[in-house]
Formats: sequence, structure tokens, C-alpha cells
Amino acid sequence: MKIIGLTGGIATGKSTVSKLLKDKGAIIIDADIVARKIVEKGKPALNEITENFGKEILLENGELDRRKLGRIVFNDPSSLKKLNEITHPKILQEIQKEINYYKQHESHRVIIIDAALLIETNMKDMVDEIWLVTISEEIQRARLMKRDSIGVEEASKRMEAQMSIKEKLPYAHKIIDNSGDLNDLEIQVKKLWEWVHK
Ligand SMILES: CC(C)(COP(=O)(O)OP(=O)(O)OC[C@H]1O[C@@H](n2cnc3c(N)ncnc32)[C@H](O)[C@@H]1O)[C@@H](O)C(=O)NCCC(=O)NCCS
Ligand SMILES: Nc1ncnc2c1ncn2[C@@H]1O[C@H](COP(=O)(O)OP(=O)(O)OP(=O)(O)O)[C@@H](O)[C@H]1O
Repeated sequence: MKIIGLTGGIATGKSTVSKLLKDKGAIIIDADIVARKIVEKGKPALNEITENFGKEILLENGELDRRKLGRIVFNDPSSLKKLNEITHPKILQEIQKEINYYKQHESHRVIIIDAALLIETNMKDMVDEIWLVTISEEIQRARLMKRDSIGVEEASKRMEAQMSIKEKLPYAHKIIDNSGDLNDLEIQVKKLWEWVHK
């Protein structure tokens, strides 16, 4: 079983690549989905978040107000550090649990871990190789603003909260250049999929 870490900055196109790989038969573990799961109502991480950020961080139904928390942490590095300290160990633990499950039940299939923070966290040690999705910062900012309907400042702050693509390059075993159109992307993904099965 091969485990591939798919990474790249916010809105570089990881989910788009994951979808293409899923259609080809890969198992996808999406770190954003795992991150949402560990802060559900009643989970210990949500209590820790309210202890640190106050009850105002909850919606009326008791769930996490993600937009509000996002506005706080992406504008204040020390709040982001605190949130990462609460969530990252639990996200890593859950991903490891999922890997162990698939190792037992789907041992012939390729696993893709889709995670923006794969290199920043110890997730990089869980994978056999790293595939990096790259685009210029200008395209990245433009796609992020469009997808999330946010302004240039908010988009830039989110990008600054992560390692730059340039800093991630030395860790990459394969590069997926997503500056072209979706057809270009599909061609690259097809080649990688063939390569992984050689
Ligand atoms: C701050 C939160 C509540 C904002 O929620 P929101 O629904 O607006 O965004 P979502 O979770 O879909 O994340 C979107 C993208 O933001 C970027 N991002 C998320 N968390 C972080 C972080 N801690 N540091 C840097 N970038 C991040 C990633 O590129 C991610 O793909 C949420 O992102 C969160 O709980 N983050 C901490 C957990 C985490 O590190 N998740 C990323 C796992 S790789
Ligand atoms: N080649 C492309 N041409 C034009 N738009 C694209 C291309 N690839 C992806 N997109 C769009 O760019 C946006 C970001 O892509 P996507 O959501 O896959 O990024 P991501 O890396 O998974 O982001 P996140 O880190 O937030 O999870 C989406 O709106 C997607 O539809």
C-alpha cells in the first residue's frame, strides 16, 4: 500500500486533484474533513476551544462558528498557534487511525492524504512521498478570493498563515503545476497515476 501526501497552499487545487484521483480509485483522507470532525459538538477539542476563545465562538446551536474563529486566528498569529496546539495532535491521531483501518481493510489501494499543512505538521512523516500542487501567488490569491467570496486582504492573510510554495518545494517528490486549465491538470494527474502503478 502506498501513502501519498498531497499538499500545497490554500486554494492551489488539492481538492480538485483529489477528486480526479478518487475517480481513478484512490482512497482520499481529507485533513479539512478530519479537522471538522474533531471539533464537533461534544468532542473534547470544542471544549478546549471555548475555554480559550470564550463561549462567543459558538453558534446558537452550540456548534463552532467557523467564520468567526477564522476571522480571529487568521488575523492574530498567537491565536492561530493556540488553535493549532489544540487541534493538530487530534487531527494527526485521527488520520493515523484512518490509515491503520485502510491498511487492514483495503491494503491494495493507494491512499492520498490531502492536507494543506502536511509539511508544517508531522504529517509528512506518515507518507511515503509528497506531491505538491503549485501555482503562482497571484493565481492562488485570485482563485481563493473567487471561491470563498473574500477580499484581497483576507485572502492574503490566509495565505500568509502557511509556508510559501517556494519553501515547500524542497520536500516535494512530484510537482503538479495547476496554473493551466482543468484539462492540463487532468493530463498531469493521469501521468502520475500511471507512474504510481509502475
Ligand atoms: C480556522 C477554521 C475554524 C476556519 O474554518 P473554515 O471552515 O473557514 O476553513 P476550512 O477549515 O475549510 O479551511 C480552509 C483552508 O484554510 C487553510 N487553513 C485551515 N486551518 C489552517 C491553519 N491552522 N493554518 C494555516 N492554514 C489553515 C487550509 O488551506 C484549509 O484548506 C478551521 O480552518 C480550523 O479549525 N483550522 C484549524 C485546524 C487545521 O489546521 N486545519 C487544517 C488541516 S491541514
Ligand atoms: N486549473 C484550474 N483552473 C481554474 N480554476 C481551478 C483550477 N483548479 C482548481 N480551480 C478552482 O480553484 C479553487 C481552489 O481549488 P481547490 O478547492 O481544489 O483548492 P484546495 O487546494 O483544495 O484548497 P483548500 O486548501 O482551501 O482546501 C476552486 O474554486 C477550484 O474550482
